[in-house]
Amino acid sequence: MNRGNKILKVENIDKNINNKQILQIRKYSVIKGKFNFIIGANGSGKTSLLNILSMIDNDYQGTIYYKGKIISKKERNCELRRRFSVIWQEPYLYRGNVYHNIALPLKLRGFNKKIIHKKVKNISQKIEIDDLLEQSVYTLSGGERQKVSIARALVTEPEILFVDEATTNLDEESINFFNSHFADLVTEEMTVVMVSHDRRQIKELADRIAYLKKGKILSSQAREEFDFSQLGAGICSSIEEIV
Ligand SMILES: Nc1ncnc2c1ncn2[C@@H]1O[C@H](COP(=O)(O)OP(=O)(O)OP(=O)(O)O)[C@@H](O)[C@H]1O
Repeated sequence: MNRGNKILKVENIDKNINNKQILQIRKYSVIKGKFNFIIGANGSGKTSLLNILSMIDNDYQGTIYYKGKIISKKERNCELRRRFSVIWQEPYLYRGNVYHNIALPLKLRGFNKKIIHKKVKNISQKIEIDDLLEQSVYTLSGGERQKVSIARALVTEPEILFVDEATTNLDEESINFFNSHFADLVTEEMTVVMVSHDRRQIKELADRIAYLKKGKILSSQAREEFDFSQLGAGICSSIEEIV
């Protein structure tokens, strides 16, 4: 692995909340163009790490490097954060219809109407929600809401896509759809950082797997090094049971 492959690197991260240590990470790197999975039991610190990597949280000790350059915690890093998208377990949507929600990040980035229309159509066809574009977000099912938030995260073709257990609330058919289509939905240049408890998703998509326990990275391995036989099948309530 050469240095240029590390799109994000963290060093000596310490995060405490109310005198409780949430994270203590000496070193962790996100590899460019790969599916970087973060696994671990409930409460092991996966979401906290994702928040720091995606620069949503800057209240920590330690250093983050983006392509080898230190990221300042004092600045808002708006320009850099515009290159990132995050998909949360609980989707939040803006008032209005589905089209408006998917188009919004493109409008904020200054794309013209014609290009916005093309990009929204394209991503909603891929995610199979093109028949919902005119529908108000208040009338969507939970699974449909999550699909809209996935489309909105992907429509900007982010450099890094952060995914925090995005498929947990989807039905079996939708989970299968995403597990089999996710690799096609992201572009080759896109880097994915994915928190997941879904063993099939890990097996099908992961290029790298970092295992977090009580706020510490116990291992960070390439797919070829990881022993998948430990994972079994299905969705695990606690990865601790199986790793
Ligand atoms: N605002 C907060 N105040 C107090 N404790 C917090 C806060 N946010 C997170 N924690 C604690 O930090 C630890 C790590 O939480 P985090 O959400 O990062 O874990 P996780 O691995 O993502 O868990 P899960 O799999 O259940 O989503 C947990 O013990 C949690 O209770």
